[in-house]
Amino acid sequence: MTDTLLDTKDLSVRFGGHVAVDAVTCGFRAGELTAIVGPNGAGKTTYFNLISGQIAASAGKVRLEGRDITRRGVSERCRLGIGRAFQLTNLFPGLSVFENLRLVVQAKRGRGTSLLRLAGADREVAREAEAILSQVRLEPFAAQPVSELSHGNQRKLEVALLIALDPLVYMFDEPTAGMSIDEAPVVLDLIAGLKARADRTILLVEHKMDVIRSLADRIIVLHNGALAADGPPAEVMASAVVQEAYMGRELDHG
Ligand SMILES: Nc1ncnc2c1ncn2[C@@H]1O[C@H](COP(=O)(O)OP(=O)(O)OP(=O)(O)O)[C@@H](O)[C@H]1O
Repeated sequence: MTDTLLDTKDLSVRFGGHVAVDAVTCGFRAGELTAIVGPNGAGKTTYFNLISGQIAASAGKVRLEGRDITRRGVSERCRLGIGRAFQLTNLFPGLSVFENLRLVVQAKRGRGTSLLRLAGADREVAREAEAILSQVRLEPFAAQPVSELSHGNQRKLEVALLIALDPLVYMFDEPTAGMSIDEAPVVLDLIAGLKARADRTILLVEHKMDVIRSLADRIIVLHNGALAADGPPAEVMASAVVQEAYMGRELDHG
């Protein structure tokens, strides 16, 4: 398929005797948002870690636009276009929201992340950072050190940083977890906007059914590390494998 941006082929990882991801073969197309679901311990986070390069595969391949990136490290995969939502540990906690965002915009533009450059009047970079801040409704917190942000605003900043990076593959891990009811729509609208661009692929690990329903074009189900179902949301949710895997308990129908 020509518009497949990312694919995994027989991708597996074993921890001791335990196979956490078991020969997962799956392709992800541009313009498609795929929700990855499965019971606790099914291997969703581990599959993400294998794609982003946080952990090394025991077997199989990860390919980006057909190119084998299985042996590349996290930062190289990131440079090539694999974008996983940042975690606070990747940021400069003492720097402000705006400065962190500006560093990512600068890095993306290939101007390095030298702090000295922050002193320079790079208006274009600043303007782009401002525009992204406004998209995620974080302007009021622009000057706040990242370490002082509320949980909901930290999550919004993670999305903002990913948008600044603008990867080919956007990877979100429960992007609205812990957000208040009025904060979540901002993030969901942004993700919907990314999808509408149709030139990126989006992977979403998510437990909330309402989020999956509103955003996903496709659901893949992992169960005991293996791909147990793959298809349009309505079809997959109604399938016997999902009903059995969840036994009506683990998906959040809220
Ligand atoms: N570094 C590791 N060392 C050993 N076992 C691990 C490691 N990482 C994950 N596992 C195991 O692999 C399995 C899959 O875990 P993973 O976190 O990927 O599941 P998950 O589907 O993301 O679960 P959850 O919904 O609870 O986040 C689990 O049995 C877990 O204990």
